[in-house]
Amino acid sequence: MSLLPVAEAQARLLALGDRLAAEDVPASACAGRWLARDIHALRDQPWADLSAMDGYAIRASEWPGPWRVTAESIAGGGLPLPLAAGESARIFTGAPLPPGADTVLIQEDADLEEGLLHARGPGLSVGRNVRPAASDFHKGQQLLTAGAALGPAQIALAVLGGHGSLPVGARPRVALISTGNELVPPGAPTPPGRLPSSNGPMLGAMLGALGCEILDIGIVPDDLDLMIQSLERASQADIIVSTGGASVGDHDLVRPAFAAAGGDLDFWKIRMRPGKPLMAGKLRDAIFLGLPGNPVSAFVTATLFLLPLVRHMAGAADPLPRIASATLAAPLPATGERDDYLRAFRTGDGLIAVTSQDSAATAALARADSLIVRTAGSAPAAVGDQVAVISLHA
Ligand SMILES: Nc1nc2c(c(=O)[nH]1)N[C@H]1C(S)=C(S)[C@@H](COP(=O)(O)OP(=O)(O)OC[C@H]3O[C@@H](n4cnc5c(N)ncnc54)[C@H](O)[C@@H]3O)O[C@H]1N2
Ligand code: MOO
Repeated sequence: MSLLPVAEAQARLLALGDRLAAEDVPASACAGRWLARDIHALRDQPWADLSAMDGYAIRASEWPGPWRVTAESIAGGGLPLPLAAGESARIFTGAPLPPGADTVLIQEDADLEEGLLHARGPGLSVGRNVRPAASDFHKGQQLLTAGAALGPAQIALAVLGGHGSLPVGARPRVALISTGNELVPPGAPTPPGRLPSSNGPMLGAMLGALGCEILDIGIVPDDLDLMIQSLERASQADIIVSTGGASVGDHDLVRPAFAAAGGDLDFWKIRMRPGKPLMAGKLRDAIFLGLPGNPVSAFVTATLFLLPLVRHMAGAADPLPRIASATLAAPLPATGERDDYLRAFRTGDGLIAVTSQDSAATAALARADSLIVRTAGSAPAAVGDQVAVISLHA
């Protein structure tokens, strides 16, 4: 089987997963979710011409006054009565201008003498210190598009637009299976030959950050029947993720178990390093993703495949990791026949790849905050060169 290019494998994986149903969620709880529908403004913002400063509402053409101060406008009050010629209104930030006023004189530039207001300094242009009605957005205007990622700014916009809750995509439920006779649960004793299973907690943390509910199947030994049973149990989730047993060894049982459970394999083996043995398919309604067991390989493939699948199913229009450009602060060797995803960290001078690029090197992984993406067959790169990079801190 030839190795599948990463982009093609990502497209095929996303094509397996349908968007989940929308649910209405209070706006304040929508951070990290994706809009299921376009949303439109239910009101004008600002609702009227509002003062941007504390001062006096005037007609700019009457500069420099004097004006009689005949009214007061405060935020939360209604629209004041209109100003007649020679009149001004005391006004505060966020308060509506009285009809007739067109400009706000800030109080630092004003003198009040015997009830008469005088302006100091050069005249003000019409509209100074005023936020016109609907200048931010108008009622009916589309504010956000289906598939948009919701963060604090988008939530603020939606709430100002009049929405108390938002339609967002439900998040997939993910079943996690860690395979391997050598694995023990986190914190358990590790006699010779045994090691703690770190992939489950690692993936749990990655998925937890996206708010996914986890169905933890736990550690499954390298036994075909047990593996089949575990896959069947896991198939009640939206996504099944296994780690380990994905390669070609005699004890790599994930593929045969998946087939025996009735799974339909879509692809296996990707042109990437680390992560070559990645596989994906469908088991009944669940999407199955078999990640390699090496912790770094599992991390990188989860970043490039699992998390995008989750985002896609949860409604993201743009589910793939964002690839940016950055300067190298240390040279890189040529790449081989697979695309390299090099663990690296940022410095003030640019990116430096961690020393050990071994797919089992977790100490090096834990120092990384970026993945440098180098396509297969790339020439060596020098300090100062631009490289493609994925940030690991979203
Ligand atoms: N002859 C070949 N051998 C291998 C190939 C190949 O193409 N031909 N591919 C290599 C690559 S690339 C990778 S990656 C690994 C991945 O293989 P598996 O997915 O079958 O992983 P395992 O063999 O089960 O485990 C690999 C390694 O990771 C440790 N591990 C597994 N699960 C966990 C866990 N939950 N927590 C922590 N560590 C875990 C495991 O003990 C092994 O050391 O195959 C190469 N071989
Ligand atoms: O692809 Mo493996 O993940 O290189 O070690």
